[in-house]
Amino acid sequence: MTKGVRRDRTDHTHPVGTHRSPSADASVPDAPHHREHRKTPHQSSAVTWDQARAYAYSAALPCPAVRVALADALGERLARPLTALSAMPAFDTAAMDGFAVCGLDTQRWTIVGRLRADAADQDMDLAPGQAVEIATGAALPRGASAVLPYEHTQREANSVITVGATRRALEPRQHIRHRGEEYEAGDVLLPVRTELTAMALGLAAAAGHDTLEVMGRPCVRALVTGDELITSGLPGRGRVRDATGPQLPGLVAWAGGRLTSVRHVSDSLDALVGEFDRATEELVIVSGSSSVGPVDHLQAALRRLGAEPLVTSVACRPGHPQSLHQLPDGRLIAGLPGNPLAALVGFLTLVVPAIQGARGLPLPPLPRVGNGGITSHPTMTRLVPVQVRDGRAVPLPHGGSAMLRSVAQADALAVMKPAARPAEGAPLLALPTAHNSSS
Ligand SMILES: Nc1nc2c(c(=O)[nH]1)N[C@H]1C(S)=C(S)[C@@H](COP(=O)(O)OP(=O)(O)OC[C@H]3O[C@@H](n4cnc5c(N)ncnc54)[C@H](O)[C@@H]3O)O[C@H]1N2
Ligand code: MOO
Repeated sequence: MTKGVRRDRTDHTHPVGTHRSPSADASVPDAPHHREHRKTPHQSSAVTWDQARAYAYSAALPCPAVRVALADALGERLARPLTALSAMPAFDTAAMDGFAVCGLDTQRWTIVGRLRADAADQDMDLAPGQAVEIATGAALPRGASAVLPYEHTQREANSVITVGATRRALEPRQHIRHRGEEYEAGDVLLPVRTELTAMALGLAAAAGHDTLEVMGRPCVRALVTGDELITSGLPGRGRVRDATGPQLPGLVAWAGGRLTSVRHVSDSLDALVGEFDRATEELVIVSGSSSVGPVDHLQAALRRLGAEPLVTSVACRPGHPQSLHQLPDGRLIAGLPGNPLAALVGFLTLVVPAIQGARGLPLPPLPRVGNGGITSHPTMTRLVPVQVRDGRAVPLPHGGSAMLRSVAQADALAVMKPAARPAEGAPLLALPTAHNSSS
């Protein structure tokens, strides 16, 4: 039995309106709720690529919302609508440096004082014919009719007079920003789930927020197995450079998870079970050990933990030995094949949807472009690194399951359903390229 807090789904404050409905998305087949899904008898057979994706999405436990300081909120998503805590502006204020004047039936006012923007405690009344020198942003004195910018005025002893065009065109309330002209306290400024950009954080601060409630992200632990793996130096016989570990920080961050650690685990059942026992994360990724070789201990470890198989094989190429299991406390274990491109396919098929589901975000549909020569397999979904040229997906060479050369230059993976015809085009699965965001 793994350690970790058993979490009841009903205990989770999921953001308003974020209930997941994968079937609402045309690209995803109906996925059973994970409890119903427990009954589905596909433990020993491959599920389709679409099913695997949908099962991972619906099996993930929703993460509770968290409250964070504004400084930590960049890139997070609002767990509830952003409402203004104060009106903007919070008081009538000067929009120009100059003079606030009382009465517009004259062109000369007596200067009776000066107001700076930080003058909080000056409570002033202007009488007709009076003016106060005022800074942009300062609270307007009572009785002010308009603000005259310095450029349109001239000072004469202790008076100010208008000059130039302003002389003829004095408008009531000119150059005054009215209290609440942008928004009132309680107004909704941004809807739930909005991604907090730099501008959104500025807005939140202006509206009076110090902290924000944002949608939670699942914690992810990665276990990289394979005694042949080395983490530095040249590969050689019996020594293979780990090519999956270095991808995981970027992949998990792009997918919206929080990677707690990437641990290299020796090929032993006890070592693997020990790692699972120490894990408290919502999602554990295991790379390698997915097959049936003498040192592939993942299946035995999962059995020992009492984990329930949700997906044990996916009818896709590459990446068919990927798997998804659920621990008794609801946490997920995703098994990625050892071959690096197959591992990436497993990540995109199972881990990205699980993270989206845990965050309460929809599973994005796959945009479709023209097929620039990608072939399909009769019974398996093919995932093919492609570049998009002139609106068509063109397959890259070196797309074998152990190869990263093409995917490192690819725009996307084309998802070719079994026996898909070229005329149907190519649905594209996003990769974490420089100009791409997962959600
Ligand atoms: N009898 C069968 N054998 C295999 C099957 C099968 O269905 N029946 N499937 C093959 C496929 S497809 C794959 S993929 C692999 C998956 O095997 P494992 O997940 O157990 O992975 P390993 O055996 O440890 O490694 C396979 C291959 O990948 C290299 N590798 C592993 N991890 C990494 C890494 N982090 N970075 C770079 N390369 C890695 C490893 O050295 C092996 O060359 O099983 C097939 N066999
Ligand atoms: O997962 Mo394997 O081919 O599909 O490398």
